[in-house]
Amino acid sequence: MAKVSFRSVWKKYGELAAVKDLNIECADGTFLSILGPSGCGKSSTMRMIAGLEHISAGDILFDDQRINDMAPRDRDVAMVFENYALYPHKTVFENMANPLKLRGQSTDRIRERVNAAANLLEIGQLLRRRPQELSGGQKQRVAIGRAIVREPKLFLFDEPIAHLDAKLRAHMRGEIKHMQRTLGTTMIYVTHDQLEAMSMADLIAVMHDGELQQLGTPREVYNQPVNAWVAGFVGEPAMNFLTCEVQARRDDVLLTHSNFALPLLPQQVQRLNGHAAGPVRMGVRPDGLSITMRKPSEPVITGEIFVNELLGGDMIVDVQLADARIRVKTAPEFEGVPGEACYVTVNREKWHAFDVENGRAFF
Ligand SMILES: Nc1ncnc2c1ncn2[C@@H]1O[C@H](COP(=O)(O)OP(=O)(O)OP(=O)(O)O)[C@@H](O)[C@H]1O
Repeated sequence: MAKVSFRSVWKKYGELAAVKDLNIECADGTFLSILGPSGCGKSSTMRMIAGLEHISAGDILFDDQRINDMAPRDRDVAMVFENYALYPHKTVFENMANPLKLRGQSTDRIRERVNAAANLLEIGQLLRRRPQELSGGQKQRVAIGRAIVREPKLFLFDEPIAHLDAKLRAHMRGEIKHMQRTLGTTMIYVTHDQLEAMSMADLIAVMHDGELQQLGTPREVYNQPVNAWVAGFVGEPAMNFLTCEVQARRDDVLLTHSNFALPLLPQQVQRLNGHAAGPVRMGVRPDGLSITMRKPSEPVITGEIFVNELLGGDMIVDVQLADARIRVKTAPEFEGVPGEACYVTVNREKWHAFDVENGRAFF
């Protein structure tokens, strides 16, 4: 098990900087997810940790020991990729036993380790099969089993379940998390799927365009995004954004839009930090809004229902405003229908304001 540190790490391919000045401290036993869209530098980061890619500048440390120049086989990391990379002619048992065999371990020890991993992953009954006799989820479990038997310092998982169907993905998320908790091994898990990162990780590193945007717990990244980009990338359905104006009026500071003028809370006024007037980008998640068909007494946004989407236990209502559309999460019993006038209230504890120029969050 290892603590992993990135100190001002860069990866350059010629002129292109794929990873820029990356700084992360990942404590021993942590499940760290590196989250970001395609091309943000996730795999380059992973490959530098594994030693498959040269580190252009900066240092990576395991337990405070610099590993930049250490050979990949000496790093004691086990990788699992999206394409399982199993040997087709070997049985499940032989596939899982292979890393231990290469290290010259005894037959008894190999059997003991493979059986323990197979029990943990519930694939004991598959040990005699060959990969072509397995489903996608089973193959991925074997690939994970092969990583577990090595008892490595660190797991590196690169989009391991991206190709599985939605139901199996949800199942495997739980299995992988359980496995990591049980073993207590540090895990670095790359994904472009925010739901995977949110549901599994202790710590999420959100990357965009080679740069670390935010490092935080799933709660922090969801509730206190540091900028509009992170706010928009994390959360499903996505955050609503509206360009508003900050205006001082008598004792209040208002956030105004063609559809509403709502007072900010005192602590939010403070967070505006002198930005007492002018445009801001307001952001609020669909679960920070409520919708009614009867006009409530509190300040509201008026609009018209555009479309309703029933998602099992929730309903998502798209509301058309004069010059924008917002999404509201409500109960499935909501009875409004498209074309009807509706009223939306904002939970002001849950809204955010971002700088229109650089996207940084005021609150
Ligand atoms: N060997 C390479 N040579 C040149 N450019 C590369 C190389 N590998 C990656 N890149 C570029 O570096 C950037 C980051 O790529 P990387 O594969 O790390 O991103 P990623 O977030 O893992 O993307 P994906 O999810 O699509 O795999 C991209 O612009 C990519 O085109």
